[in-house]
Amino acid sequence: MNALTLPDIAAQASRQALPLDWVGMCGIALPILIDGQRLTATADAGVSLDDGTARGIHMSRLYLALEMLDQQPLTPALLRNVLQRFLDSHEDLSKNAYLRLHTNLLLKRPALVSPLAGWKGYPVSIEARLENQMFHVELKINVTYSSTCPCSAALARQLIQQQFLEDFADTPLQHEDVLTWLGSADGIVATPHSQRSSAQLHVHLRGEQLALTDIINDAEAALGTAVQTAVKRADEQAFALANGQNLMFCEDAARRLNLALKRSDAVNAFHLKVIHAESLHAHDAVAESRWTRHPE
Ligand SMILES: Nc1nc2c(ncn2[C@@H]2O[C@H](COP(=O)(O)OP(=O)(O)OP(=O)(O)O)[C@@H](O)[C@H]2O)c(=O)[nH]1
Repeated sequence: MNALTLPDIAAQASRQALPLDWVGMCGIALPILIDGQRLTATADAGVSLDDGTARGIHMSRLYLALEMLDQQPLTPALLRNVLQRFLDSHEDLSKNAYLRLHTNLLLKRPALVSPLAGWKGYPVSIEARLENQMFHVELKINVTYSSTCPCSAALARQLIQQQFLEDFADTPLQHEDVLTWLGSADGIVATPHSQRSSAQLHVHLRGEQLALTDIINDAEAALGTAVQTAVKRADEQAFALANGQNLMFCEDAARRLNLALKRSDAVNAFHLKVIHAESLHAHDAVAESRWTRHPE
């Protein structure tokens, strides 16, 4: 080595010859392009180090391969190209390549009734791997919604019936009186409890589309009570109606999502988890469901 040669420690032989499953970098900041939006993301990029005698991988080569991501719309094909570049730049060292992208997808959502709209953020992770020459892409998406307890709703209705019997026991029913009673807190004495709930969707993709927005839209349509953005009183009233028409235990929500995801052509398999952050209890109600598409 002369004075102008830079030492290359990664090229040295390892003192302990031992392969490693994943070596790379986590938390790399970069922009990505999804549905025409440039989003801030962080990337975890890695390869397996199968040559146990090699001291290290070439981190800079993985880092530079990520440049492709800020120039082209994110698709499964682009992810595959990036992973292939990881492997091409680590010939003889690595057989498997991994990339995780974490971002916050922003979707503009219209109000339920009023002519307003607002942005809603969806935390999303996109995980791609090229393992034993097999390519896989998985999405992790978080969707928030409201759930009103069907049991609580039934119990509240019963209390309202009892109150009705008491208040009108000895009175002939007058349409006007009943209407006023229905609109009063003295009449409608009980309300069911609701909670902000979240669905964690872990989806294995098939096909050439990332399908993020489609999957989110399908999930929200199946639930019927997605958390709103811009809200005026007319929207709040429509939301109250949506909650009343979509009373949900966590089991109901999990079943609805299961059916919606199974119907999606973009989905090959999924594991979903719904979490109802109970307002009745100090703990959560949780349900999970898995499914894998049968080979055609
Ligand atoms: N392998 C490895 N590299 C690290 C680590 N931490 C920092 N680096 C640095 O990452 C930098 C880039 O590594 P390489 O990609 O091998 O850089 P290079 O040798 O200039 O690039 P090539 O000529 O393409 O191999 C080096 O300066 C390493 O010291 C680590 O834990 N492992």
